[in-house]
Amino acid sequence: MRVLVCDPIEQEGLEALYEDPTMEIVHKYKSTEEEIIAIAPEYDAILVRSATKITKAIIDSATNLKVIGRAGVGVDNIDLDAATLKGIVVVNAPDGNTIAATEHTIGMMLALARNIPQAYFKLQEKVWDRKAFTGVELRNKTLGVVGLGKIGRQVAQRAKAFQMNVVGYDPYVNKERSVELDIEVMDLKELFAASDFITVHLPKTEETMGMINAETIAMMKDGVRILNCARGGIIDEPALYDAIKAGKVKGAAIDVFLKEPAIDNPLLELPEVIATPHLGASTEEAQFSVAKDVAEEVLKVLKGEPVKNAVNIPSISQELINELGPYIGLSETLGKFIAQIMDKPIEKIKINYNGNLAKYDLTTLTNTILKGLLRPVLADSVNYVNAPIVAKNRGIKVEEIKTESLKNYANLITLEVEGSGVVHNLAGTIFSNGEAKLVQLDNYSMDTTPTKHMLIVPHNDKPGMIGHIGNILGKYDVNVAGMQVGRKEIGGVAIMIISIDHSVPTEALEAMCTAEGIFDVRYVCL
Ligand SMILES: NC(=O)c1ccc[n+]([C@@H]2O[C@H](COP(=O)([O-])OP(=O)(O)OC[C@H]3O[C@@H](n4cnc5c(N)ncnc54)[C@H](O)[C@@H]3O)[C@@H](O)[C@H]2O)c1
Ligand SMILES: O=C(O)CC[C@@H](O)C(=O)O
Repeated sequence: MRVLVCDPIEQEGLEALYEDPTMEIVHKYKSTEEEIIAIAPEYDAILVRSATKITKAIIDSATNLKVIGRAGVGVDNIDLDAATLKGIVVVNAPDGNTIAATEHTIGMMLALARNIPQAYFKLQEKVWDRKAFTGVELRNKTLGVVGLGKIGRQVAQRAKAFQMNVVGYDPYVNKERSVELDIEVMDLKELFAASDFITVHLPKTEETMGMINAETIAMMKDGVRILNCARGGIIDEPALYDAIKAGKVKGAAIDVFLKEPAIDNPLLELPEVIATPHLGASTEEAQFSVAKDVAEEVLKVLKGEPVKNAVNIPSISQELINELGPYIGLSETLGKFIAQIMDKPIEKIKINYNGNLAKYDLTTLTNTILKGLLRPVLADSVNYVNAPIVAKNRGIKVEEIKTESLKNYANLITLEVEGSGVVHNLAGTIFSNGEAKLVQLDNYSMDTTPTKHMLIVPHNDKPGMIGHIGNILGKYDVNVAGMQVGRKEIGGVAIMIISIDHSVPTEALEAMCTAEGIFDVRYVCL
C-alpha cells in the first residue's frame, strides 16, 4: 500500500503507518494539481492538511485510491461528492485540534480587545504610545458564539471564566442541550443585536458562506468586534472591510481567509484587523494528535476495518464498532452469497435485523450488505461508501426492518431479495464463539460456516443423492470439505450446501445440472 502525504503532517503522529511494513509513505509537499494527477494512480491513500485541494480531477485520476485522510476537521478542500461516487472513503481527525483552535480564538479575542499586536508593532518602530492602544475589558461584555460544536462550546466555556455573558446560535442545538451547556441560545438576529464580540465556529457550507455580510453587519451593535478562526468566507471580506472603514465594526481578528495564502488581502491593510496565517490548529499537541488520529483511521480503511471518523459514510462510535464489528464481515458475506444465488436482476432487498443489534444505527451494516450484493457484478467499483448510491441508481429498493425481540439467537440478519417474481432469502448470525454461521436459506434451516467456495444444490430428497453428487465432483477433481442437507419434508425438495476447496469447472456444474434429481446448481464464491 502506498500513501502520499501532500502537506506537512507531524511525522511522529504517523507512527501507525510507518510501523506497518506493508505501507510505503511518500511525502511530496506544495505540488500543483497537475503534479498530483500525474502520480495519483500510484497511491492507495492520500493525506492532506488544509493547504492541498483534492479536486475531482485528482480523484478521477487516482485509480487505486481507497482513502483520503484529512489531518484536521474541515474537509472543504476535498471534493467529497467525487470521492463518494468513486467509493473513496474520506476520513478526518475532528477532535485533535479542538483545544488548539479554542485557545487560538481566546488569544485572538484578548489581543483584539487590548490591541496587543498593534502596540507591539509600534514598539518595534521604537514608539512608546500608551494612549493609542487603550482597549476594552472582556468582563461583562456579551460574546455571541455562532456554531456551538466542539470549538464553539469550548470557547463559550472559557469566555465565562472571563465573566463574559455568552449567548449562542446553532440550529442543531436544542433548548435542552443549551441548558446543559449553560449558554443562552437565541436566533441569529438576536445574537447579532446583543453581542459586543461575535465569533464564528461553523463549517464551510452553502448556508454559512457569507453569513456575516453587509446586511447582517447592519443588525449588529455599533463598535462590534468580530472573530473568524473557523473558515475563510464565512465573513464576507469586502463587507467587513467596508464596515471597519465606516466605523461600524471596531475591529476583527481573522485566522482564515477566503483565499489562502492571504498575502494580498485588503483586510490586512487595516490597523483594526489583527490576523494570523491559519494557525488555529498549529500547536505541537494538536498536530501530533490529528496526525495520529488520521494515520490510524487511514490504516484501518486500507485494512478493510471499520472507522469512526469517515466523513462520507456514517461515523461509527467505538461502542458501535464493538457491537457491530463481527457483523460487518457477516453482512458482506450475506450480500455476496444471496447475489450469487439470485439469477434475476434484483429489484428489491429487504433486510431484517433481529435481536440486540436492532437497537443501533445499522446504516453501516446495510451499506456493507449492499456492497456485498453488488460486488459480484460491479467488483471494485463498488464499496461501502458508494454502495447505497449505486444500488439506487440500479433501481434496487432497500428496506431495513429492525426488531429487537428474537428467540434462539442473540442476533439474526435475514436478507430477502426479489426480482422478476423470484424471491430468495438467507439468514446469518454470529455464534458466541465469534463464528459466522448461515442458518437459513430459502426457508430451509441449516447450520453452515460460510467458506470461500460453495455449491448450493436443490435436489430431490431420495436415497443416494449425496453419493451421486459426490461422484460427479470427484470425477472433476473437486474436493468436498463439508456438506449439509436441509429439507422440509421427507421425499420433497432438499437443499445441499457443499463447501469445496476451490472453484468448480463449468463442465462439473453442467454435469450436475443435467443429473437426475438435481433441480439446479449454484456456485457461490465468497
Ligand atoms: N483555524 C483553524 O486552524 C481551525 C482549526 C480547527 C477547526 N477549524 C474550523 O472550525 C470550525 C468548527 O470546528 P468544530 O470542530 O467546532 O466543528 P463542529 O462540527 O464540532 O461544530 C460545528 C457546529 O456548527 C454548527 N452549524 C452548522 N451549520 C450551522 C449554521 N448554518 N448556523 C449555525 N450553526 C451551524 C453545527 O451544528 C455544529 O454544532 C470548522 O469550520 C473547522 O474546520 C479551524
Ligand atoms: O491543517 C491545519 O493546520 C488547519 C486545520 C483546521 O483548519 C481544521 O479545519 O482542522
